[in-house]
Amino acid sequence: MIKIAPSILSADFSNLKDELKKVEEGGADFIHLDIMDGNFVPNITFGPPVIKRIRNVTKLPFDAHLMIENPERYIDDFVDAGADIITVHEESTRHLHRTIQSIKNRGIRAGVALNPSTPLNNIEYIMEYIDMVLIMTVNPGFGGQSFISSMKRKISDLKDIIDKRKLNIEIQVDGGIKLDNAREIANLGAEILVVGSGIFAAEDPTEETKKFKNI
Ligand SMILES: O=C(CO)[C@@H](O)[C@H](O)COP(=O)(O)O
Ligand SMILES: [Co+2]
Repeated sequence: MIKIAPSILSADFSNLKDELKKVEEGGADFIHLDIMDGNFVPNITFGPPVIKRIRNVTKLPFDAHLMIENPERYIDDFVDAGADIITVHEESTRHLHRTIQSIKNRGIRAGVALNPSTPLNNIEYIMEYIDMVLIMTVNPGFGGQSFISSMKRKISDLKDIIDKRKLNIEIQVDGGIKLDNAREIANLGAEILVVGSGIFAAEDPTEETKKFKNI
């Protein structure tokens, strides 16, 4: 079954506890946390203190998507706050291998995210060290954008590479995923779908999460 990671970027921040409960009840597999620094991306969101607070209100694993420059500076803070997976952008650090090592050394899962224009080749030599690749299907920074259709080929190319090299890597896809394109994206090889506005802008996020789980 497809794994669903609701992104709280489109949730009601004044009522995060209830929002988390709603998607947990709907069968969500992760909570996707979009961390933005106003530098790597134009938007600013939240950081470790918020994560630490919401850690107690749900049992779901926290999937932290760091859209920040030089994320190596903050790995310990995000692990200490309760992140179970940390994904860093390939474009955000000069020392990707070292950054991955510092995530793995803390005993949690490491992912690498690629902006739409970043080729898969850029992660060729570090793939054996990571647990997940996040294919961005919008430009990072905002929820509610449209899926970039040329990313479909990128997802299936990544799936071929993983299969050919027999790597143990999950493919996560993030951006513009709605009920009407989710099945097609899953069929290309995506195993974890991040859904923000598709769940939290809906009237009933619990029911919407169930629908995504049943695509
Ligand atoms: O990382 C990001 C945006 O930078 C995403 O996680 C979005 O929050 C997904 O939102 P939708 O496109 O599903 O509304
Ligand atoms: Co994200």
